Amino acid sequence: MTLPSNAQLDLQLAARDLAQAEILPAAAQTDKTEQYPWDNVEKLTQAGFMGMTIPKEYGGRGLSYYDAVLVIEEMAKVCGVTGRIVVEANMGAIGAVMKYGSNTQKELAAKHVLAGDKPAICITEPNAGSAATEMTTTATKKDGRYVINGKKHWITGGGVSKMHLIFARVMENGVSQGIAGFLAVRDETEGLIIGKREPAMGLRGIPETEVIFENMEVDEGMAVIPPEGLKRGFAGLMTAYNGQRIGAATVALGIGQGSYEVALDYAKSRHQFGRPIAEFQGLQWKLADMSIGLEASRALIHNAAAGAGDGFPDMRAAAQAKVMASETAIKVTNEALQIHGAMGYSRNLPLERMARDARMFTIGGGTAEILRTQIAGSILGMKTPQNRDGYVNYSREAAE
Ligand SMILES: CC(C)(COP(=O)(O)OP(=O)(O)OC[C@H]1O[C@@H](n2cnc3c(N)ncnc32)[C@H](O)[C@@H]1OP(=O)(O)O)[C@@H](O)C(=O)NCCC(=O)NCCSC(=O)CCS(=O)O
Ligand SMILES: Cc1cc2nc3c(=O)[nH]c(=O)nc-3n(C[C@H](O)[C@H](O)[C@H](O)COP(=O)(O)OP(=O)(O)OC[C@H]3O[C@@H](n4cnc5c(N)ncnc54)[C@H](O)[C@@H]3O)c2cc1C
Repeated sequence: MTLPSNAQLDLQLAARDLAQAEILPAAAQTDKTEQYPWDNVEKLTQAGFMGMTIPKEYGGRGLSYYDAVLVIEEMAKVCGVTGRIVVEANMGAIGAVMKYGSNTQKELAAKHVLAGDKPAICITEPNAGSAATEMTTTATKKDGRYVINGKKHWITGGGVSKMHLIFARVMENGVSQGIAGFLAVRDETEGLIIGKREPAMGLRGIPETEVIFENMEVDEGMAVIPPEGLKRGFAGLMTAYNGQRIGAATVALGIGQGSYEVALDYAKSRHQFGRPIAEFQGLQWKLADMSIGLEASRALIHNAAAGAGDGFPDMRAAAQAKVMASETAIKVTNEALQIHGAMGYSRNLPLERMARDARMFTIGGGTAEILRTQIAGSILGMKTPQNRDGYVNYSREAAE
């Protein structure tokens, strides 16, 4: 069991104070207006929670993923949207750039994130969701620049994020050389177009949009290619993405924990049949199960985060944590709503928002089904190709 140090407990307390005093009061309004919470971003920036994992030499605090998850849980307990902003300002794209990027790329990304930008990570396409390796966005080199064409959708922060890390297939003479990431700054890059916004079920304060690239040109120095090279580019970028998976798991945990704490209070204060509803065993067992799921999720997340050291969380550990935390959050938020009876169903209380917000985490960041397949491949030590001829090719190669 991973335990936080005293410095980490201080960090967690600082995050809790900010979340309770400043983020909580605006959470319902953020959901209602569906506006990006720029005020919260300002507060997070001042508190040093944007870019806290950026190394000190680039102006950040050089904190770890374990430090970051402690902060994310506190934010997500009161506002899932704010939790997600902290994830993307410390993991995912920024993690990949800080590990694999050039000096110029690191300086560029740090400048934006430390000033309050939450980068967008652009992987998913209309015809390549779970099958992300089937992406068709292309990057073709021309006169020292890459020309990028394609369309992504469900991009978190589309239209508010400045920095974009775009996964694209590098083409040479019409032949794919592998997948790389490309950095582009919105409003400074011609051909980077924000498309339509999805009317999402939850987490409504953060836009989910299409991002379209129409002959978008970036300098060749803006390509983020992991050290193993272009052919292993996707694997390297996804290794970095395991950081964001534990971040997403932590937002789910935080939303679940927040709803559980509200339900605990309510169970003690609401009376029926002349006694607090907390005295009914039917509700006691619900609360017990909720606490078990949350503690188990937290343990998996903390172990995955602490295991990252100076690198990234392990693929299996991150997937296990995300499956557990996302499925627990859906159960816990629904039970917390149930414990409130009709009041849980009212938009005057946060329970219905929390249930909507929790719903995304078995989908975004790799679905629970895909993550189970990755976990299975890892524990069995097997390739688990999902396309029809994948197993045929694999067994043929194994036989040769
Ligand atoms: C990986 C998949 C896209 C399946 O595709 P394939 O079957 O074509 O690919 P694989 O052979 O499984 O993978 C190729 C190569 O990459 C390595 N890999 C893949 N994933 C990881 C990982 N997480 N960590 C480390 N390495 C990874 C894999 O081992 C292969 O290497 P070898 O050749 O075996 O050595 C699919 O499984 C998948 O992950 N789909 C989900 C896509 C996804 O997560 N999208 C997220 C979009 S961003 C987002 O949703 C933000 C939301 S948020 O909450 O913030
Ligand atoms: C709120 C939200 C935010 C997001 N943010 C981003 C973002 O910032 N950047 C980004 O790039 N993407 C983002 N996404 C997209 C997300 O990564 C994809 O939705 C996800 O990877 C699944 O792809 P899909 O929606 O196309 O579903 P599909 O891949 O079409 O899957 C449909 C269903 O089939 C199942 N399925 C598919 N293949 C298999 C298989 N081999 N085995 C078993 N079941 C399978 C899936 O689990 C799912 O239940 C976001 C999504 C959401 C909901």
